[in-house]
Amino acid sequence: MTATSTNSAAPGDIPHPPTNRENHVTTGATVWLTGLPSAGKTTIAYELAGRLREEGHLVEVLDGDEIREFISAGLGFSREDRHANVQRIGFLAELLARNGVKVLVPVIAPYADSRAAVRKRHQESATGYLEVHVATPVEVCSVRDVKGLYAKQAAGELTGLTGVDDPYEAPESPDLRIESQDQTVQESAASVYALLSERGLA
Ligand SMILES: Nc1ncnc2c1ncn2[C@@H]1O[C@H](COP(=O)(O)OS(=O)(=O)O)[C@@H](OP(=O)(O)O)[C@H]1O
Ligand SMILES: Nc1ncnc2c1ncn2[C@@H]1O[C@H](COP(=O)(O)OP(=O)(O)O)[C@@H](O)[C@H]1O
Repeated sequence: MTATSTNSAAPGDIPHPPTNRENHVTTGATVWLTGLPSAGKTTIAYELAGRLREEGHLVEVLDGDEIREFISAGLGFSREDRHANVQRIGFLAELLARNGVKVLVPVIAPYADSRAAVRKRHQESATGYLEVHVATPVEVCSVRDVKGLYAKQAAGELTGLTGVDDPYEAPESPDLRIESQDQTVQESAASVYALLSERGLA
Protein backbone atom coordinates (compact mmCIF):
# COMPACT_ATOMS: atom_id res chain seq x y z
CA MET A 1 0.00 0.00 0.00
CA THR A 2 1.28 3.46 -0.82
CA ALA A 3 1.75 5.67 2.21
CA THR A 4 -0.32 8.81 1.83
CA SER A 5 0.44 11.74 4.06
CA THR A 6 -2.65 13.32 5.57
CA ASN A 7 -0.60 16.17 6.95
CA SER A 8 -1.25 19.53 5.38
CA ALA A 9 1.29 21.61 7.26
CA ALA A 10 0.98 25.36 7.15
CA PRO A 11 4.14 27.43 7.53
CA GLY A 12 5.14 27.49 11.19
CA ASP A 13 3.19 24.31 12.04
CA ILE A 14 5.01 21.61 13.98
CA PRO A 15 5.52 18.77 11.44
CA HIS A 16 3.73 15.50 12.18
CA PRO A 17 5.14 12.07 11.29
CA PRO A 18 3.76 10.58 8.06
CA THR A 19 0.49 8.67 8.27
CA ASN A 20 -1.20 6.16 5.94
CA ARG A 21 -4.83 5.86 4.87
CA GLU A 22 -5.92 4.23 8.13
CA ASN A 23 -4.26 7.15 9.91
CA HIS A 24 -1.51 5.02 11.38
CA VAL A 25 1.78 6.75 12.03
CA THR A 26 4.26 5.02 9.75
CA THR A 27 7.61 6.24 11.05
CA GLY A 28 9.19 3.09 12.40
CA ALA A 29 11.90 2.95 15.04
CA THR A 30 13.34 0.57 17.59
CA VAL A 31 13.59 1.48 21.25
CA TRP A 32 15.85 -0.99 23.05
CA LEU A 33 15.44 -0.91 26.82
CA THR A 34 18.52 -2.50 28.35
CA GLY A 35 19.07 -3.08 32.06
CA LEU A 36 19.18 -5.63 34.85
CA PRO A 37 16.40 -8.09 35.70
CA SER A 38 13.60 -6.17 37.52
CA ALA A 39 15.02 -2.81 36.39
CA GLY A 40 11.63 -1.87 34.90
CA LYS A 41 12.26 -2.51 31.20
CA THR A 42 9.04 -4.45 30.54
CA THR A 43 6.83 -2.17 32.62
CA ILE A 44 8.10 0.96 30.86
CA ALA A 45 7.78 -0.70 27.44
CA TYR A 46 4.10 -1.57 27.94
CA GLU A 47 3.31 1.85 29.39
CA LEU A 48 4.92 3.52 26.38
CA ALA A 49 3.22 1.07 23.98
CA GLY A 50 -0.18 2.10 25.32
CA ARG A 51 0.52 5.76 24.80
CA LEU A 52 1.92 5.27 21.29
CA ARG A 53 -1.04 3.08 20.24
CA GLU A 54 -3.50 5.70 21.46
CA GLU A 55 -1.83 8.13 19.08
CA GLY A 56 -2.09 5.81 16.08
CA HIS A 57 1.40 4.32 16.05
CA LEU A 58 1.87 0.72 15.01
CA VAL A 59 3.58 -0.86 18.01
CA GLU A 60 5.10 -4.23 18.84
CA VAL A 61 6.73 -5.18 22.13
CA LEU A 62 9.34 -7.91 21.68
CA ASP A 63 9.24 -9.33 25.18
CA GLY A 64 12.39 -11.23 26.16
CA ASP A 65 10.52 -14.07 27.85
CA GLU A 66 8.24 -14.62 24.85
CA ILE A 67 11.15 -14.55 22.40
CA ARG A 68 13.01 -17.11 24.50
CA GLU A 69 9.97 -19.41 24.37
CA PHE A 70 9.84 -19.32 20.59
CA ILE A 71 12.53 -17.94 18.27
CA SER A 72 15.26 -18.32 20.88
CA ALA A 73 13.98 -21.60 22.33
CA GLY A 74 16.94 -23.72 23.40
CA LEU A 75 19.24 -20.78 24.09
CA GLY A 76 20.57 -20.36 27.62
CA PHE A 77 22.43 -17.56 29.36
CA SER A 78 26.05 -18.10 28.27
CA ARG A 79 27.78 -15.16 26.58
CA GLU A 80 27.35 -16.85 23.16
CA ASP A 81 23.68 -17.65 23.70
CA ARG A 82 22.86 -14.17 24.98
CA HIS A 83 24.65 -12.69 21.96
CA ALA A 84 22.69 -14.96 19.59
CA ASN A 85 19.43 -14.06 21.33
CA VAL A 86 20.12 -10.33 21.04
CA GLN A 87 21.10 -10.61 17.36
CA ARG A 88 17.91 -12.51 16.51
CA ILE A 89 15.82 -9.91 18.28
CA GLY A 90 17.81 -7.14 16.60
CA PHE A 91 17.11 -8.68 13.20
CA LEU A 92 13.39 -8.88 13.87
CA ALA A 93 13.25 -5.39 15.36
CA GLU A 94 14.98 -3.79 12.39
CA LEU A 95 12.71 -5.61 9.96
CA LEU A 96 9.59 -4.36 11.72
CA ALA A 97 10.91 -0.85 12.34
CA ARG A 98 11.96 -0.48 8.70
CA ASN A 99 8.34 -1.22 7.83
CA GLY A 100 6.81 1.46 9.98
CA VAL A 101 6.43 -0.20 13.37
CA LYS A 102 7.55 1.24 16.71
CA VAL A 103 9.38 -1.74 18.17
CA LEU A 104 9.91 -1.72 21.92
CA VAL A 105 12.49 -4.22 23.15
CA PRO A 106 12.72 -4.80 26.91
CA VAL A 107 15.67 -7.19 26.79
CA ILE A 108 18.73 -7.25 29.07
CA ALA A 109 21.37 -7.34 26.26
CA PRO A 110 24.27 -7.33 28.72
CA TYR A 111 27.15 -7.08 26.23
CA ALA A 112 28.21 -3.82 24.57
CA ASP A 113 29.34 -5.51 21.34
CA SER A 114 25.95 -7.23 20.92
CA ARG A 115 24.14 -3.92 21.35
CA ALA A 116 26.55 -2.13 18.98
CA ALA A 117 25.83 -4.72 16.27
CA VAL A 118 22.10 -4.12 16.61
CA ARG A 119 22.57 -0.36 16.38
CA LYS A 120 24.75 -0.83 13.29
CA ARG A 121 22.08 -3.00 11.62
CA HIS A 122 19.59 -0.16 12.07
CA GLN A 123 22.05 2.49 10.88
CA GLU A 124 22.72 0.53 7.70
CA SER A 125 19.07 0.85 6.71
CA ALA A 126 18.73 4.38 8.15
CA THR A 127 16.13 3.07 10.59
CA GLY A 128 15.54 4.98 13.82
CA TYR A 129 17.17 3.42 16.85
CA LEU A 130 17.24 4.52 20.49
CA GLU A 131 19.15 2.79 23.26
CA VAL A 132 17.57 3.42 26.65
CA HIS A 133 19.46 2.32 29.73
CA VAL A 134 17.05 1.53 32.53
CA ALA A 135 19.74 2.09 35.11
CA THR A 136 18.02 0.91 38.27
CA PRO A 137 20.72 -0.09 40.78
CA VAL A 138 21.09 -3.79 41.55
CA GLU A 139 20.20 -3.09 45.20
CA VAL A 140 16.76 -1.82 44.11
CA CYS A 141 16.29 -4.58 41.50
CA SER A 142 17.06 -7.27 44.04
CA VAL A 143 14.40 -5.92 46.40
CA ARG A 144 11.81 -5.71 43.58
CA ASP A 145 12.82 -9.21 42.44
CA VAL A 146 9.73 -9.59 40.24
CA LYS A 147 10.53 -13.18 39.24
CA GLY A 148 12.35 -14.28 42.39
CA LEU A 149 15.67 -14.68 40.53
CA TYR A 150 17.75 -12.67 43.01
CA ALA A 151 16.40 -14.77 45.89
CA LYS A 152 17.19 -17.95 43.97
CA GLN A 153 20.72 -16.76 43.27
CA ALA A 154 21.22 -15.86 46.94
CA ALA A 155 19.95 -19.30 47.95
CA GLY A 156 22.43 -20.96 45.59
CA GLU A 157 19.66 -22.29 43.34
CA LEU A 158 20.75 -20.29 40.28
CA THR A 159 24.07 -19.04 38.96
CA GLY A 160 24.94 -16.60 36.19
CA LEU A 161 22.43 -13.93 37.12
CA THR A 162 23.10 -10.70 35.24
CA GLY A 163 24.49 -7.98 37.48
CA VAL A 164 25.15 -10.37 40.36
CA ASP A 165 27.43 -13.19 39.23
CA ASP A 166 27.29 -12.56 35.49
CA PRO A 167 28.43 -9.45 33.58
CA TYR A 168 26.36 -6.41 32.72
CA GLU A 169 28.28 -3.92 30.60
CA ALA A 170 26.39 -0.70 31.25
CA PRO A 171 26.03 1.50 28.15
CA GLU A 172 28.57 4.33 28.19
CA SER A 173 26.55 6.70 26.05
CA PRO A 174 22.93 5.58 25.75
CA ASP A 175 20.43 7.87 24.05
CA LEU A 176 18.66 8.07 27.39
CA ARG A 177 19.31 6.88 30.93
CA ILE A 178 16.39 6.29 33.28
CA GLU A 179 16.73 6.14 37.05
CA SER A 180 13.49 4.26 37.63
CA GLN A 181 13.96 4.23 41.40
CA ASP A 182 13.44 8.02 41.44
CA GLN A 183 10.34 8.31 39.27
CA THR A 184 6.99 6.77 38.44
CA VAL A 185 6.42 4.37 35.57
CA GLN A 186 4.48 7.12 33.79
CA GLU A 187 7.38 9.56 34.16
CA SER A 188 9.84 6.98 32.86
CA ALA A 189 7.65 6.22 29.82
CA ALA A 190 7.10 9.94 29.22
CA SER A 191 10.85 10.56 29.09
CA VAL A 192 11.24 7.96 26.34
CA TYR A 193 8.27 9.42 24.49
CA ALA A 194 9.82 12.90 24.74
CA LEU A 195 13.04 11.63 23.20
CA LEU A 196 11.16 9.96 20.34
CA SER A 197 9.40 13.28 19.72
CA GLU A 198 12.65 15.22 19.88
CA ARG A 199 14.14 12.93 17.23
CA GLY A 200 11.10 13.31 14.98
CA LEU A 201 9.99 9.72 15.55
CA ALA A 202 6.74 10.31 17.47
N1 LIG B 1 20.75 -16.15 34.60
C1 LIG B 1 19.90 -15.22 34.20
N2 LIG B 1 20.34 -13.95 33.96
C2 LIG B 1 19.47 -13.02 33.53
N3 LIG B 1 18.16 -13.22 33.32
C3 LIG B 1 17.68 -14.46 33.53
C4 LIG B 1 18.53 -15.50 33.98
N4 LIG B 1 17.77 -16.63 34.11
C5 LIG B 1 16.53 -16.30 33.75
N5 LIG B 1 16.46 -15.00 33.41
C6 LIG B 1 15.24 -14.34 32.94
O1 LIG B 1 15.29 -14.34 31.51
C7 LIG B 1 14.61 -13.19 31.03
C8 LIG B 1 14.97 -12.87 29.59
O2 LIG B 1 16.32 -12.59 29.45
P1 LIG B 1 16.83 -11.78 28.16
O3 LIG B 1 16.45 -12.52 26.93
O4 LIG B 1 16.35 -10.38 28.30
O5 LIG B 1 18.41 -11.83 28.41
S1 LIG B 1 19.66 -11.62 27.42
O6 LIG B 1 19.53 -10.31 26.78
O7 LIG B 1 19.67 -12.70 26.42
O8 LIG B 1 20.82 -11.67 28.33
C9 LIG B 1 14.95 -12.11 32.05
O9 LIG B 1 13.86 -11.23 32.04
P2 LIG B 1 13.80 -9.80 32.77
O10 LIG B 1 13.70 -10.09 34.25
O11 LIG B 1 12.52 -9.23 32.23
O12 LIG B 1 15.00 -9.00 32.45
C10 LIG B 1 15.09 -12.89 33.36
O13 LIG B 1 13.96 -12.82 34.14
N1 LIG C 1 9.71 4.06 37.29
C1 LIG C 1 9.51 2.74 37.16
N2 LIG C 1 9.66 2.21 35.94
C2 LIG C 1 9.47 0.88 35.76
N3 LIG C 1 9.14 -0.01 36.74
C3 LIG C 1 8.98 0.48 37.99
C4 LIG C 1 9.17 1.86 38.25
N4 LIG C 1 8.97 2.06 39.56
C5 LIG C 1 8.65 0.86 40.08
N5 LIG C 1 8.64 -0.10 39.14
C6 LIG C 1 8.31 -1.54 39.36
O1 LIG C 1 9.48 -2.33 39.13
C7 LIG C 1 9.12 -3.61 38.61
C8 LIG C 1 9.90 -3.81 37.31
O2 LIG C 1 9.60 -5.09 36.74
P1 LIG C 1 9.79 -5.39 35.21
O3 LIG C 1 9.25 -4.28 34.38
O4 LIG C 1 9.26 -6.77 34.96
O5 LIG C 1 11.40 -5.38 35.06
P2 LIG C 1 12.32 -5.99 33.91
O6 LIG C 1 11.49 -6.12 32.66
O7 LIG C 1 13.42 -4.98 33.77
O8 LIG C 1 12.81 -7.31 34.42
C9 LIG C 1 7.61 -3.61 38.40
O9 LIG C 1 7.01 -4.25 39.51
C10 LIG C 1 7.27 -2.10 38.40
O10 LIG C 1 5.97 -1.84 38.86
